[in-house]
Amino acid sequence: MRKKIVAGNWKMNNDLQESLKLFSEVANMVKDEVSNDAEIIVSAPFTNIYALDQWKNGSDIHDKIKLSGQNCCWEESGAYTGEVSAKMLKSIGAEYVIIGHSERRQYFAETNALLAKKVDLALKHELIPIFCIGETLQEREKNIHLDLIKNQLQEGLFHLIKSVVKTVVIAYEPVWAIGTGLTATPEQAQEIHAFIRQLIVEGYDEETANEVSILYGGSCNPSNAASLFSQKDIDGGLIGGASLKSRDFTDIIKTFNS
Ligand SMILES: O=C(CO)COP(=O)(O)O
Repeated sequence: MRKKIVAGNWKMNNDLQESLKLFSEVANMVKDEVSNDAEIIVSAPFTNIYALDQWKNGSDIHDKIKLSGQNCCWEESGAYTGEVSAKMLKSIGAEYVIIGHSERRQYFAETNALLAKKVDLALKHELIPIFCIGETLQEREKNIHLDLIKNQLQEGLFHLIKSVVKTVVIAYEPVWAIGTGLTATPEQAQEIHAFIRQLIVEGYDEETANEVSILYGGSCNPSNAASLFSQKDIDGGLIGGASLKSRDFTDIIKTFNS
């Protein structure tokens, strides 16, 4: 059965001290207030993951919050100045890695073919990819968004065999909803999530499609999380801005209690 997941993507925010403060606040709130079994993930900047893992191991929250990278290199190692490998991430305590976020696709020209290589390396080093897909406003207006999403999945993810693809997390993040305050309505998001799940059925089978968690991302906050997460094919959220505030992030996690 697929997992319920709330993942915070801190993006390029929080230095070391700020990261430790926010993470410990979230951890304490989660410990005191969260009674559901949602998987909670914090995707922090590379530079801070090791310290967060150390803090976590010395606390009584241990496995309650998992750590994630925000990207990894498409190559195993070598002369790639400035890059960080999947193996390095794994060695400092990350259990997940975001791959193909729209900001990486936009600012770093990451293609589906490149992302497929990242997915393979992440899995090789036992990191669970959180594979991001989603359309821009122009693509939606031109009504090519379904084809685009299909392509993103077919070229970036569907080369995996059935037993592996079911371990991966997919995040649907419409680019027009990211950081804009323009959330997709629960119905709009559900429509695309159902479409994604159907593509998994077509590429693999129903059983596999039912194992894959599909998260929604894009201006998700404590007021809209419950209505989004109650949709049949929405298994949680990938949260940007609201994950930078411990109260908001915890309140989003708690929507799985209700
Ligand atoms: O990009 C996102 C998460 O990866 C979403 O960001 P916001 O929640 O700030 O819109």
